[in-house]
Amino acid sequence: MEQDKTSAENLIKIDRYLISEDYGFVLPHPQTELPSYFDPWMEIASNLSQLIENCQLHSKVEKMPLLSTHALTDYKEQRLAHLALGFITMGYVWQEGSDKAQKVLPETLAVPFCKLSEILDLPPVLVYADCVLANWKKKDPFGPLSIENLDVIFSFPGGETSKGFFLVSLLVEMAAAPGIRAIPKIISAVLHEDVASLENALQDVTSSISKMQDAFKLIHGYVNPEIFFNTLRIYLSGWKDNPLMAGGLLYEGVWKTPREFSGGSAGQSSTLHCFDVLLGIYPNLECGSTAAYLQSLRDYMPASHRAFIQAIALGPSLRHFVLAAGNDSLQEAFNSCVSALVALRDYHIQVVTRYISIPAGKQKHRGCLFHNAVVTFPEKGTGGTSFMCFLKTIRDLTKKAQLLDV
Ligand code: HEM
Ligand SMILES: Nc1ccc(Cl)cc1-c1cn[nH]n1
Repeated sequence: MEQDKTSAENLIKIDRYLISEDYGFVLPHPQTELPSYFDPWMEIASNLSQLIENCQLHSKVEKMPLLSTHALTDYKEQRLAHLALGFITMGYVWQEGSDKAQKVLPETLAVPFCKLSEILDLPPVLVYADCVLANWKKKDPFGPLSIENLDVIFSFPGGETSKGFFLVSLLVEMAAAPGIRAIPKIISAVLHEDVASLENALQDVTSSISKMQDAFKLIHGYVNPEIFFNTLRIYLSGWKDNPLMAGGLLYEGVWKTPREFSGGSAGQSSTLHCFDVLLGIYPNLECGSTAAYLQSLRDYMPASHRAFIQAIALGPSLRHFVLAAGNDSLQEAFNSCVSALVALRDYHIQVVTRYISIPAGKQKHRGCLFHNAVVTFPEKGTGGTSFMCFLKTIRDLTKKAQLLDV
């Protein structure tokens, strides 16, 4: 029996999954430069907004040489290259607006992007793990991890709003780190039936989720709703279930038929998936359900992060242990975690109302909703414009996870 516990504890150690004690799922100190051979990619990615605004991006990409990815052997270099090609790809597809999407990705972009995606087990589209987790640097290397001392490596049109959106998301992810590193402690405490340690670790998760919400509040000072809705959101969109890109995007020189991929979404963030699985938020994954859609987004996460979520799912049930323990203060500690997650999702819904629902209402009055029709952030996968229903469903599923007094 002791051996089973030890192997179960080894299965959940975070360093096995490229998860950082200090940064959680955030890539610590991302690479910001590639060998000069890759200058054609880095010059375009680093000047994307200007190239788009001057209508020079298409010609720059079409003149790009077909580079080999062989020289990219270091993991952080591979992440930086996937990030750069992801930004160039989104810019190339959407630069003329959501109603004039490019349907073919030139092979000078498609071939290396798909090769790198295969190496990293990521899809050939800009994912959350690119533009948030690997897209940051400190302005003053000796300064603090504050938004004032952070910058992005690449950004889209939308200036400070584009940077702010990615940096606020990054700070939310960094605030999650103490909660993520508490997960192995929770699973070990359940295996050893150690109620005191379990209660402490659950309090760490609650405190971490509360600090995530504090970081989230920065959004109002760094992201402008109109610029987010009318500019940045377009570039985050994907080509899945998109009426104007039937079948998706044609990756020239890779596949003979177009392929569909979802756009970037924090639904691809491993953080909330971990807390949801740990707390048993959505037990049923019936096909076509909200939970099944969220589960499908795990294919857009780094493979090691996806595996960590699966390891939590295969571990002992925290809910069952807390229910069986019949200990009031332990049950209170569990319910505090759930309440913090409900509060975070409630706050997120308020933000979505300010940054999508209200600007969309203004656009409808301006009579150009079509412009909106093919944008897929929020993802069509959540049932088109019923993203609010999707978000409220997940919030309500979270509420239901509260353990009621027996
Ligand atoms: C301007 C700010 C934001 C807007 C307008 C927004 C909008 C949305 C929308 C429409 C969805 C559902 C559709 C989809 O998955 O694409 C969503 C999902 C989600 N968003 Fe955001 N979001 C914002 C900021 C954030 C931030 C900063 C985070 C945290 C880092 C975040 C975390 C999530 C998560 C985890 C989901 C998946 C649903 C869930 O687990 O509750 N969002 N967001
Ligand atoms: N926070 C985010 C950062 C980057 C990208 Cl690509 C998407 C999101 C997001 C937020 N909510 N849904 N997606």
